[in-house]
Amino acid sequence: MASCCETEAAAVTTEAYLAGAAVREARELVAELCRHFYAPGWVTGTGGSITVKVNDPAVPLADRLIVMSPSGVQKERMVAADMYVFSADGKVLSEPAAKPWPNKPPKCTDCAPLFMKAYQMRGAGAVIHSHGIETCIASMLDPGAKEFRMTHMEMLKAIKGHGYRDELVIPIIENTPYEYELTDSLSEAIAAYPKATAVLVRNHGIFVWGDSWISAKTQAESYHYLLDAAIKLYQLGIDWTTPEHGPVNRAKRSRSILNPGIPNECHAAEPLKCVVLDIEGTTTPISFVTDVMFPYARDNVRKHLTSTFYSEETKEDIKLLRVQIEDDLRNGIPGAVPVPPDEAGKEEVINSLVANVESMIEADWKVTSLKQLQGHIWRTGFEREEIHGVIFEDVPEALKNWNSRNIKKQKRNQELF
Ligand SMILES: CSC[C@@H](O)[C@@H](O)C(=O)COP(=O)(O)O
Ligand SMILES: [Zn+2]
Repeated sequence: MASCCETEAAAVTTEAYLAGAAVREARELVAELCRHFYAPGWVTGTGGSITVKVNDPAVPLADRLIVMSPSGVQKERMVAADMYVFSADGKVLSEPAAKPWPNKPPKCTDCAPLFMKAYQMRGAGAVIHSHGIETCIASMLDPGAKEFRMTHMEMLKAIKGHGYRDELVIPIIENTPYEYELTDSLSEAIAAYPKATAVLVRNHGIFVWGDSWISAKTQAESYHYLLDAAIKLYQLGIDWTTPEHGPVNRAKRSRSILNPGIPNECHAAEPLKCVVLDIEGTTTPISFVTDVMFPYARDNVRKHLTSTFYSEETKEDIKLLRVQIEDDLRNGIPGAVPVPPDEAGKEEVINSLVANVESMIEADWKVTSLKQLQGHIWRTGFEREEIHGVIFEDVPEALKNWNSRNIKKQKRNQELF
């Protein structure tokens, strides 16, 4: 014998049930909401979409039929007969008749797979997808933000599970060319934010769900109000993310608007003209200098001096070192030892230079003569591929971005490039 629920689930798929009052009312409701949401711009230009579950208290919510608006239509002209009806597991049970030209052949909303996620993952009773301009712009205020946050607003109380002092967090997902391509990121956001009843789609709009059409509509109205408020507060320079609603942090604003994608806190209020880069964090990790480069220079002083002793470059390096060492000797710097004259022979000169350089490195002696010699040793190391830099993955993209905006780059202490 079939259980009560099996009987009801079977009943909701019969022709009689599809033609019954509960389904008809749900169709009429979606048409009415489409008309209603046209005026504030939530479903204009064929954008936006609405779905509700059939309201039949005799059927558990999870088994109730689903009504959805059609695709690419004049939403304010919708009537009950234009709607699609689905089973609870997403099978089409009823579709509208074709209309004459210039109407397009009927098609269910492209949002169907997204709506199904809210039904299946959240037990929703209705979902509203709005293209309200405030939902779109609020998602663009900080192009890098993965969440929209707001607190201390009376209208927060209209959002399920929120009070005046609570922090509202709406996840933001990135838009895609096709609606169905949002399915995975939307379900990831739904799973990652169990308290959320909405997801913003950047540069696009918002999906809002509730356990009934009234809850979805009430919350959708509140979200539009709060997002509109955020845009206006942004323009006024007021921070909506803190209880005090004080002046917005200048760096925060300039990051989002002027310099998207530039990491850290180095954001000017004016558009950037020049960026100063250091090798640490650009072509090597910070630890590379101490872990690799300094040991390489120390271990290769003798080899470098021996192999390049008679080159003009090294003669110049030795001349500078001699001046520094004489100075150090005069000042009694520990570790400084006299360098014999060239006549003493290459080996003697190199022995004493190596001893001096080792003690300078040991003492982290920041003098030009040492830095110059180290630079030449490192250059040889890179040329011989005995040491290798690391280009961080965000560097090429950042350089391209700065190039395209004519922003000059400068290596620390070096020339513009
Ligand atoms: C203006 S086109 C918008 C669509 O691509 C989509 O994002 C949308 O909101 C409505 O899709 P639809 O298939 O018409 O219900
Ligand atoms: Zn849309």
